[in-house]
Amino acid sequence: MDYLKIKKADSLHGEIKISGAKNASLPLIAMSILAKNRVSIKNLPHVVDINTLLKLLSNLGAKCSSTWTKNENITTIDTSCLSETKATYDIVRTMRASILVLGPILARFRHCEVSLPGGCAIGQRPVDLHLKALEQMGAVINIEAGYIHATAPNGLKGCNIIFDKITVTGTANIVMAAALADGVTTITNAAREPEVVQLCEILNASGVKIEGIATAVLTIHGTSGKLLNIDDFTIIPDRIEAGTYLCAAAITKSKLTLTDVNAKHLGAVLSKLEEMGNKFTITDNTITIHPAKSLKPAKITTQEYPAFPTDMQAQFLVLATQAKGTSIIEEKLFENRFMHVSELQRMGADVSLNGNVATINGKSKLSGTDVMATDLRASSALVLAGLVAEGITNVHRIYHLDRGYDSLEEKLQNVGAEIKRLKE
Ligand SMILES: CC(=O)N[C@H]1[C@@H](OP(=O)(O)OP(=O)(O)OC[C@H]2O[C@@H](n3ccc(=O)[nH]c3=O)[C@H](O)[C@@H]2O)O[C@H](CO)[C@@H](O)[C@@H]1O
Ligand SMILES: C=C(OP(=O)(O)O)C(=O)O
Repeated sequence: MDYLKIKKADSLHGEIKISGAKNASLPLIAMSILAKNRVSIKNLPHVVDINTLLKLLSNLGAKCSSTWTKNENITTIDTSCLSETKATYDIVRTMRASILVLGPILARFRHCEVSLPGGCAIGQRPVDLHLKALEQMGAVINIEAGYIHATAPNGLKGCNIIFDKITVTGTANIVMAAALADGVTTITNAAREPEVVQLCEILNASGVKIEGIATAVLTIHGTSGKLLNIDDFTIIPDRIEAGTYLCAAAITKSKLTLTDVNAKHLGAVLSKLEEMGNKFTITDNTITIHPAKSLKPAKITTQEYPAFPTDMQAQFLVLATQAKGTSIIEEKLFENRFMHVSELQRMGADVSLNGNVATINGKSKLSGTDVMATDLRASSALVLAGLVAEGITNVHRIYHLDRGYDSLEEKLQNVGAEIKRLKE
């Protein structure tokens, strides 16, 4: 198993190129199931979750091929030969987002089996809202032996869906199912994350009329089973990766420039970093951070986009340990997303937890030690802690990190960090 060895960084300098967004790529790869042509995708991030979903599609019979060069990567997916409709446990258990194939397979083949993804380190994460919406569209769903068995013998029918809660992959799944359904589907309380917006825009450009894109009410005009012609497209920049490197700059008091980034997707993150005393120079595709001399504390509540993202909570919690004063972070989306706290306490952070609220008293002197990553963003938070902790920090179980960060250690090394991947 690999681990990361990190030495306290004096200061970082230079540029970091932001990769394509994992959370945009996953639904867009699943979307290829709706295509009649070979789909060509640029800028997929080179991360394990993408390989996992491509493997899942290959197991179903799709032909996937990727070319990765230093400056460009292109993946093509041909689902014309898809023969299987079962997403098995061995793959789904490694990545919850595999549930994203349910909507498109059911819409195209009228039956589908997907292993129930189950919970994960950050919480229970049920998929009841996905299933309820598909049932409203006419699917018959049974859960047997850990699998979702879904059939729609007469095809899916457009209807009015009101999500009880905003769900990102739930919205993506139902948008894809509705794309091939008979008639019009309206989704109320839809997710508005930029990753969902990109999915809707591409479907809209491929002959599925979608109204209300980027709003909480989406109206999708289905094609009655007609497969789509999907043009080449490029994945949007990863706003969470970008936010993580902005935290790396802020915590080490370094001026860094991010390239290939979209600041418009980072509104709440930039605004909290500004409140903490950092400043920015922004262009169409770059963000330069001018770090605070002394970080101020913050009050943060995680919520659905456009509010502050839960996927940035762990990184800001580490930043808060270096602010002068008391910060409060409330986690509203996932009941168990504070697993990094106990590891940070071992490094010397003064954090107390009360239910879903963390109180962080800064500024703490952190000391490097061996720490264990428990989920994807907890992993990058521990890397950030390692950049400011005295001595050496070894972050173990980085298979979590590899799910979603493209070349993290190489990107940090390029701006002067001393970070190495080693074998246990
Ligand atoms: C691959 C991907 O894009 N992952 C993101 C997606 O996860 P994901 O799409 O799994 O998260 P959701 O938006 O669905 O979850 C939001 C909340 O709704 C609950 N819920 C969801 C579905 C459901 O059927 N029933 C239910 O109760 C969840 O437990 C959670 O409390 O959005 C999360 C919230 O921004 C992010 O942290 C993840 O990085
Ligand atoms: C929680 C995340 O991903 P997933 O939904 O794939 O677990 C994440 O990207 O932070």
